[in-house]
Amino acid sequence: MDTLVRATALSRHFGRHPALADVELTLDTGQVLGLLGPNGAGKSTCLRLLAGVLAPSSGRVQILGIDLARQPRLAKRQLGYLPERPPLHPELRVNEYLRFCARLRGIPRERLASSVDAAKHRCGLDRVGHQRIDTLSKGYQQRLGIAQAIIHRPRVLILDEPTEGLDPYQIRALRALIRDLAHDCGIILSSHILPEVQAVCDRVMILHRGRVRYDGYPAADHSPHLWRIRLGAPEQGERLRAADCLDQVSALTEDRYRVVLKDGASAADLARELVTVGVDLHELQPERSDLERVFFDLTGAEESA
Ligand SMILES: Nc1ncnc2c1ncn2[C@@H]1O[C@H](COP(=O)(O)OP(=O)(O)OP(=O)(O)O)[C@@H](O)[C@H]1O
Repeated sequence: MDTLVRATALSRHFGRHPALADVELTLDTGQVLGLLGPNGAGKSTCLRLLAGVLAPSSGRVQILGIDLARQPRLAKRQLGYLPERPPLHPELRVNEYLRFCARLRGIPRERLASSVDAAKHRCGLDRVGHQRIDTLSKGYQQRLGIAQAIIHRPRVLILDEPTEGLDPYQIRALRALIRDLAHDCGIILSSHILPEVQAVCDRVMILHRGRVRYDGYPAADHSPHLWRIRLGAPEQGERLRAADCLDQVSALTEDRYRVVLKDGASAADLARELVTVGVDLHELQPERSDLERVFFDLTGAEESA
């Protein structure tokens, strides 16, 4: 598999403030990598370093093996970047703007029209080519921001908070677009919303105060066997331990438990069994993955149990 991006010991200080420290990162073709973290975690700084619009204090970025600091023009040919505030020109029409971006990217005159059409088509903008940018909805402006980032068909796409400020329908459409674009490139995006990265990313890195606190695969660390239970009364714990479909039971508090189902058993089996033996089941929910635990711990939202 191609390694599209490799960042090594990447750090950036602003004055004495370390905005990003010692980040190691790789991105492969077809992968959508999510940078997750609360406000000020260092996400935008990291993306700006990877996009080559900000220089690192130390460390190195390679794009398809090309050193971004030594050969920036060559490396940036393979990069598309959507900054936090898309660089749109509100008074231009969509076609004019994309043509302008294509020329900035050095696309030859004879390929300008086809490049603009292809980027519009990919981003669902076919019908708004003649519309002024300031009359587009926020969702369409965000699509246009992505269209300018892919106009030169880069292998790496860097998207800073692409769904920020969109309504749920626009978010769903943009997620589908991101997954579609990932078929032939690698994508790194940032978000401070956990379900957002869980929905669209294959791999997630959590940043906190400029450091990587988690790096993993969200789908892989969710076990269908792990559940959390809250009972109606503390003394019912013994009955829970006697349940046939459970392999392990650990008490978290006097009425909350983390349980492991036996192979072949489902949550529905557990619910049925508990109701049959007269246990008041107040909550039954999938146990949080490592990703969710790290995220909620760092953002201070973890409930006491
Ligand atoms: N140009 C700058 N000058 C000084 N400090 C900066 C600069 N850019 C970022 N910072 C600081 O670096 C830290 C990381 O900022 P960054 O914008 O990368 O975080 P973020 O995770 O993208 O946050 P948000 O979700 O709010 O956009 C913050 O403390 C921020 O104040």
